[in-house]
Amino acid sequence: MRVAIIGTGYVGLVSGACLAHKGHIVQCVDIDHRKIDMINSRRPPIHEAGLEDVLASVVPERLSATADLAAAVNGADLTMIAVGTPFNGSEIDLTYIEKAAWQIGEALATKDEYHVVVVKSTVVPGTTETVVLPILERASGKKAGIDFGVGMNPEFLKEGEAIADFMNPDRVVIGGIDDASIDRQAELYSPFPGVDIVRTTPSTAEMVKYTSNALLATLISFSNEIGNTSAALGVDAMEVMKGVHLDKRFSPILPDGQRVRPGMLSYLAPGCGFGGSCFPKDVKSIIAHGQRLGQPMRLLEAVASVNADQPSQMINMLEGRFRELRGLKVAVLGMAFKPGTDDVRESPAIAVTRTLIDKGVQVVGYDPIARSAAQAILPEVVEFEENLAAAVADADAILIMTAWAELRALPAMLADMDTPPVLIDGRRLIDKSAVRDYLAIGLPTTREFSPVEPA
Ligand SMILES: NC(=O)c1ccc[n+]([C@@H]2O[C@H](COP(=O)([O-])OP(=O)(O)OC[C@H]3O[C@@H](n4cnc5c(N)ncnc54)[C@H](O)[C@@H]3O)[C@@H](O)[C@H]2O)c1
Ligand SMILES: O=c1ccn([C@@H]2O[C@H](COP(=O)(O)OP(=O)(O)O[C@H]3O[C@H](CO)[C@@H](O)[C@H](O)[C@H]3O)[C@@H](O)[C@H]2O)c(=O)[nH]1
Repeated sequence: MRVAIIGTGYVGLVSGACLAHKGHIVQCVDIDHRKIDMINSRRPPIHEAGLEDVLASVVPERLSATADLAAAVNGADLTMIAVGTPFNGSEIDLTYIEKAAWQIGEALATKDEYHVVVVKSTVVPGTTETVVLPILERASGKKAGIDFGVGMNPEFLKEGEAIADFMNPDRVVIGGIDDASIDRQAELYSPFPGVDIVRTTPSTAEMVKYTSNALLATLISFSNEIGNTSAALGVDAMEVMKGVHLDKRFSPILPDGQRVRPGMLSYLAPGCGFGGSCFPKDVKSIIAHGQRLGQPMRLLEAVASVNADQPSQMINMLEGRFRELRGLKVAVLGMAFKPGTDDVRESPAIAVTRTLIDKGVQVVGYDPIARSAAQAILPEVVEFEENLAAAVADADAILIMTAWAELRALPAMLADMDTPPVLIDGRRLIDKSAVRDYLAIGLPTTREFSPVEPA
């Protein structure tokens, strides 16, 4: 199938690259010429595992990038909208969606063949049918359901694992205004055999996406609140959650006797809060939408509020340890909102770094991938080191803000130091018995345990 994708961010580019890899002919459209040039020269504009290899296998034969939206739509059977949908402080901001829809509609005005326009961006329920569809009709002078189809196909990929998630989806949700709109999307996913496909209405598809993100965000805030309370009670929340997680409803046992994801506390481990471009804005957007409908979402309001406070747990632990923060040297390890990405949007590390600077701390930042993205938004007073050893040298305290695997080397590194800094783990990445001076989210500050002697 010939596909045009409007917006080549995390979702648009990964979808385009993977669909091209599956055999479709894809044109990626963006207004950002830097991205277009990079894609056409097979260089990924974002850090995402496997993306460079996929681009190398499809550009230019099956994937190309362009700024010419009308030409891309005219040459395609299906157009996907994958532009940003930020939260503007009071509601979802549909400016980019509306603009893209208008441009697509104008292109459809001169197109003879039947075409399907699919919203892939995350939009509040009702948007596809009550905002996008009327714009397409007005701009094209044509009728939805007759001259063209309209669909909604939410994306569930996770940054850092985006290619793997897109290639092996847990499910594909296809909403459409009619059978023709759904059938064409189903054809798009025909090279993904065996995947569960949910055929539904656009509004249901939109709500599946919000419900999925809201549930995951709720699990995290729930675990973080349990973590804070457990620590205050004097028990380790990780042990609490392991005990809870062994319930077969959370980690089922397969017919071969193996547990699904044995030992994985997926979305049930305490930490320093969720960030990224999705959970924070999607939770706020659906709360605002609920309010508009006269349906307050009190549980999600609490989820957002617990999350807003959670990074301050890292500061509290530091303050509990040092009488005065001013003049301390603190290594903040991890700037990305999660490992595997260079994305620092809404990263708890950024909030914590800003607070530390306000309190007069000398911050040394470190991130294996997101250094320049963090540098671009943090004040110049933050010094960044290129390697982990340099970042922690002479520090009074270390804060783990992102669960980068390479930080697992810290216990060995600290064991070699004469006066190692206190390690404060915001992601429960390090074994609590591997470091003598160790504090962590969900772990009591004064506790009985058997520390290992430094080597
Ligand atoms: N990032 C994720 O992991 C993820 C996962 C699932 C769903 N989503 C949703 O997908 C949507 C896109 O997210 P993203 O992270 O890929 O966004 P992004 O900000 O990384 O990319 C959006 C792109 O759209 C381009 N753009 C804006 N208006 C345009 C126009 N009129 N024509 C052409 N290009 C235009 C921008 O230049 C930008 O490159 C959002 O609704 C988001 O909530 C994101
Ligand atoms: O147990 C956990 C798991 C995650 N997080 C944090 O939650 C945030 C989001 O993590 P993750 O879900 O791994 O990454 P995203 O790329 O934001 O993906 C989420 O948001 C996407 C955009 O909507 C959806 O497509 C995905 O399904 C959904 O997982 C990050 O800050 C993580 O550190 C925790 O604090 N604890």
